[in-house]
Amino acid sequence: MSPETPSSSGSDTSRPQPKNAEERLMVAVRIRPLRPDESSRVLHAIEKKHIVMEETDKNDVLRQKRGVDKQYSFDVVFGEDSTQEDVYEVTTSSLVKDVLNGYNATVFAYGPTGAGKTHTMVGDRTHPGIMIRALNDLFEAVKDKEDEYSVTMSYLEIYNEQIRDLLNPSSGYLELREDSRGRNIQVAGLSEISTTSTDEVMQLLQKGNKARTIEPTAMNKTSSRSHALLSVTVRHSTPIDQKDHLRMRVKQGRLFMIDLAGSERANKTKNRGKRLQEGAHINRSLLALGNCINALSGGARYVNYRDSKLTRLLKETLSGNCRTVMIAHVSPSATQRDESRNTLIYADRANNITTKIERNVLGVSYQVTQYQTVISELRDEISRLQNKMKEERPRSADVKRMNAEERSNEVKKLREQIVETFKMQMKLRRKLMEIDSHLLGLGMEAERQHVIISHWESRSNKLYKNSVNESRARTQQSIRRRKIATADGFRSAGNEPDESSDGETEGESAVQQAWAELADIEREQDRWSELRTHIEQKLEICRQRGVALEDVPNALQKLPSLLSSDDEREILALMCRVHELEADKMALQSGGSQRQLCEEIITRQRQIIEESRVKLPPDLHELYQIYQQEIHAATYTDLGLPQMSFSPDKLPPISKIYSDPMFRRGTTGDASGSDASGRSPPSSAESGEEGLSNFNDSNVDRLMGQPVTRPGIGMKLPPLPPSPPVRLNKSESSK
Ligand SMILES: Nc1ncnc2c1ncn2[C@@H]1O[C@H](COP(=O)(O)OP(=O)(O)OP(=O)(O)O)[C@@H](O)[C@H]1O
Repeated sequence: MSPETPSSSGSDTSRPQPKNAEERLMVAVRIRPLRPDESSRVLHAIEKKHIVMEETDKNDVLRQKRGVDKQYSFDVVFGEDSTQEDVYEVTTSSLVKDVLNGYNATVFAYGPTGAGKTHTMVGDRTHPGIMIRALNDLFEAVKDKEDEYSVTMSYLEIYNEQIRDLLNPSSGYLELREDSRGRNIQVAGLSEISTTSTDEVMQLLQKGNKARTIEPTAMNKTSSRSHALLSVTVRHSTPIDQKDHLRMRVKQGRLFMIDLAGSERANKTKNRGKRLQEGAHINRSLLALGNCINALSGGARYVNYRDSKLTRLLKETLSGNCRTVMIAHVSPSATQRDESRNTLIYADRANNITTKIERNVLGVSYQVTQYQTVISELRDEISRLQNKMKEERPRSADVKRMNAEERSNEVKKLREQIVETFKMQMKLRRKLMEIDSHLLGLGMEAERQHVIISHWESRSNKLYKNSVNESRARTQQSIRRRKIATADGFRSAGNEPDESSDGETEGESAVQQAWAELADIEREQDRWSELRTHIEQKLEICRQRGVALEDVPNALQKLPSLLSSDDEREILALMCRVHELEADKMALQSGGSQRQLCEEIITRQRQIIEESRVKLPPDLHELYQIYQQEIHAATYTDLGLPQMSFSPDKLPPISKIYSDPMFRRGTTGDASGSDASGRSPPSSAESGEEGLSNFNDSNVDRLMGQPVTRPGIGMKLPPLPPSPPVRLNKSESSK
C-alpha cells in the first residue's frame, strides 16, 4: 500500500486507488465458537470467503422439505477458530494507516445479541479487541513525533436514543448537532481527550467500558444495551514549505470504532419491562440502519438518516468520505438460525454500498480571485514603497555622532519588527482567504439545497422563487395540507394508505431536509461572516502598525535623528523585497490552483446537472464533447495509450478523468490546494465570551478551528476570459 493513497478494501487489495476513490464498503463476517450449551452447528466457513448455512433440519419437517443449503460470499469470513489478531489485521490495521494519512475510516460490529460483537471490538485483558489494538498501533506510529501529530479521542454510548459521554458519564445526556452540510456531525459537550500515551488510553477505555450500560439477558450474560462509539482523530501538521512555517498543511484523519447493541427478539430474550423497552430502542435504531443500508445499496437518491441518532452519527460513515468496514457477527448454532440468516442478508446488501474516499487536507485554499486580490494589494504596496524610497530626505547632523555598531543594532531591531509585522499581516490575509473559501463553499452548498427545493416545488406545480422565507413557508404549508388530505382520505376509505404516496413522502422528506440544511447553512454563514469582520479589523490594525514602522525616525523614537537616509532607504528596500517575494509566491500558487478550480467548477456543475436531470442544451453538450476529446487526445498522445471509445450521451465524468493518476498531467498536486473539509468556527459559547472580541494573534488558529472547506465555486465567480475560437470539423458538429 502506498502511504499516500487509501488502502483498498474489498477483495482486490492490490489495485491502487486514485485520490478521490469510490470504494465499496468492506464486509467481513465472524462466526463465534459454538458454546457448550449449544449442540448443533448450522453455519460453516469455507475458504475464508464463503459461508454455507444448512437449511435442512432433522427435527423440523418443514425445513427438511425446503432442503437447499444457502451459500453467501463476503470479502472475508472468519471461522470459529479465528483469533482477535487475525480479525484486527485483516479488517482494521490498514485503516489505521489510512487515518494517519488523513483519511476517515470506520469499523463497526453488527449482529444479533450474544454473537460476539463486544468480544471483537473490546475483548478482554488476555484477548484485546480492535479498539485496543488500533490505538496501540496508532500510538506506536506517532511515537517520538508528538510535535507533528496530535491525537484526540472521545467515547460515547447511545442508550435508549440518548447520548452519554463514556469518558465523563456524569455530564448527563448530550445533544447531537450537524453542521450546515449535514456532514460534520458533532455531539455538543462531548469530552475530547488529547493523548498519545497508550497507558492513559487503556485506562480511559476501561473506565468508558465500565460506564457502559450492560445487563444480563437470557441470551447473553453481559449484553451491551447500548451502541458504543469510540472516535480517534489524528491531526498531522507539516509546513507547506520548509522556508515558510506560517502555512501548515494539516491532514486530519478520523477512525470510528463502533460496537453496536445486538438486535434481539423479545420472545427469545424473554425480556420484560425496562429490558424490553431497551430492546425496542435498539431494534428501532438498527432498523433505521437497515433501512439506510437498503436505500444505499439500491442506489437511492434520498436516504433517510434522521430516524435515529445512530444513523445520523453514521451518515458520513455510510455515504460520505469514509472507508468503512462492517464486521457482521453470527452464531453457528441451529437455535440462532433465523438471526444468522437475517444478519447475513443485511451484510450481503451492505456489500453493494460505495463511499467516496477523499483525503482531508486542511489549511490550504485556492481561490483564484482571493489570490489575485492579495497579489494586487501587495503590488500597490510595493509601488508606494518604491515612491517613498525616491523621496529625498534631509540628512541629520547627528548621524556622524552615532557609532556604526549602535546604528547597525538599531537598524537590525527595526528590520526584525518590520518582518514580524509583515508576517502577521500575511497570516491574517491567508486566514481571510480561508474564511472566504469556506463562505464560498457554503454558498455552493446553499445553491445545491435550492436546486433540491426548486425541483420539488416545480414538480408540485409551485413557482420557485429565490425568496427563502416565502418558499419555505409554502413548502411547509403544502406538506401539511397533503398530510391532512391523506389522513382524511385514509379515514373515510377505511383502508391501507395509497402506495403512490410513498414517492411523494420521500420527496417531502428530502425537501424538508433541504430546508433544515439551508437553515444551518445560513446560521453558519452568519458565524463565519462575523469571524471575517473581526479578522479584517485585526488586519487593519496590523497594517497601521506596519505603516508606522515605515516612518523610520518616528519608529525609533529614542534616536529619531541618528539614522542616515541610507539606513532608511535600506529599510524601505527590505520592505519592498518582502512584499515582492510574497506577491511572487502567491502568483505561483494561484497559477496552479486556477486549473484545479476550473476542473472543480466543471465537475460540480456536471454533478448538479446530472442530479437534477437537466437536459443539456446542444451547444453545451458539444462543448463538453470537445473538452473530453481534447483531454483524451492529449492524454493518449502523451501516454501512448490506445484510443478509448466513449459515448457522447454518457460522457465519463470529468472529475474521474482528473482524479485518476493515469490521466493526470502536470497538475500541481496537493500542495497548491487540495480538497478539505471544514468545520464551523466556534460559537461564542464554545470559545468563551472572549472568543471573537478579545481576539489576539496567538488564538488565530484556535478561533479558526479547522480552516478551509472544499473550494466552492460560489456565487461571486470572476468573469470568464473570452474563449479562444473553437473549430469543429463537420462530422463532430453533426453528432
Ligand atoms: N470469537 C469468540 N471467541 C471466544 N468467545 C467469544 C467469541 N465471540 C463471543 N464470545 C463470547 O460470547 C459471549 C457473548 O459475546 P459478546 O458479549 O461479545 O456478544 P455481543 O454480540 O456483544 O452481545 P450483545 O449484543 O448482547 O452485547 C461472551 O461471553 C464472549 O466472550
